[in-house]
Amino acid sequence: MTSQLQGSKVAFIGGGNMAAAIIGGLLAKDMSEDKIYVSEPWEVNRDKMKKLGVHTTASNVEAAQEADIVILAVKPQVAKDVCRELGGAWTAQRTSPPPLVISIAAGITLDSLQQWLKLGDGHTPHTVRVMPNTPALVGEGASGLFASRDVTDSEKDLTTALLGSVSKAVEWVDKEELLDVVTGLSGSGPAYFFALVEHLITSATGLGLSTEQATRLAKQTCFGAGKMLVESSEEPAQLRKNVTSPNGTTDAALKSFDASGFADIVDKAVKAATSRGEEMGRTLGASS
Ligand SMILES: NC(=O)C1=CN([C@@H]2O[C@H](COP(=O)(O)OP(=O)(O)OC[C@H]3O[C@@H](n4cnc5c(N)ncnc54)[C@H](OP(=O)(O)O)[C@@H]3O)[C@@H](O)[C@H]2O)C=CC1
Ligand SMILES: O=C(O)[C@@H]1CCC=N1
Repeated sequence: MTSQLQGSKVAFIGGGNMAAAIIGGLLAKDMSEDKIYVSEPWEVNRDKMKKLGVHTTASNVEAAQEADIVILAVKPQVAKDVCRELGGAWTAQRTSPPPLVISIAAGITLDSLQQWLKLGDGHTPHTVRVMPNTPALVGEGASGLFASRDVTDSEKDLTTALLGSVSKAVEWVDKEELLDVVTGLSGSGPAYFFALVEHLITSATGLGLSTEQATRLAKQTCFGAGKMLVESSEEPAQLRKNVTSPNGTTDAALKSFDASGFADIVDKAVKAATSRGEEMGRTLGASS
């Protein structure tokens, strides 16, 4: 973690699942609790945050007061209201310059965010769109990033440091639309693996293993395969081939996957998530 990040006041607007994952990751990397503020309307979530030792409030404006970085961690459906509220407060408080805004809301474009955040004097907060994922909680996140043109190199470095402290892959994309693809790949991706593990457990339990044993074996298989993917110098296709003896058990399973159209199933799923991100950007955006 860089000293610039350690010295920054970071405000999270919305204290739900993704904020909890990023905050948990930041605290594990020795970011001071005292530098983190969270606004969250729901008392239950506020209490969860309080237990982490960070500052909590029900007021977005209070959390964002004098922040260096404001992270919009609310659902896309409420991004507009929250941005307008913050832009209005920064106008009234004559906050100059306003903080760096980082939005993690799926689909919501920089153009929409900047229109909603615009201050009374026409000044627009520098804004970065990020698509993180929940493994940030264990310091194993993957994040895609795209910045508005006015974002400085130093603000980009700060954003890279923030996401990099909870993510092992931090990828700046060169077109904003690609963030929807990142959403379909790594933003939503953890759920695909959780679903696969659920199906593996159900199948093995149906074949006679106890749920407990099937769960332990399936979880460790997923973890071990994931570790090999990141630590081995071999490509995913080669790692797959290494498990697959000719005409053996894996071959039988992979042929069954193929016969059920596995590649097409995955392709359709990633495209469905990507399209849903684009659609949310259009329907919830400033020009809708
Ligand atoms: N979950 C994930 O894996 C990922 C999520 N994202 C993005 O992160 C964002 C948050 O998602 P996630 O954490 O899952 O959602 P959650 O619903 O868990 O968190 C959002 C939180 O914001 C609170 N909230 C609602 N209205 C306001 C408001 N006006 N001001 C402040 N807080 C408010 C909600 O409270 P209440 O429940 O009371 O409404 C809720 O606790 C979304 O935009 C999503 O697209 C991005 C990458 C991955
Ligand atoms: O499901 C969603 O819309 C969010 C965005 C990526 C992961 N969760």
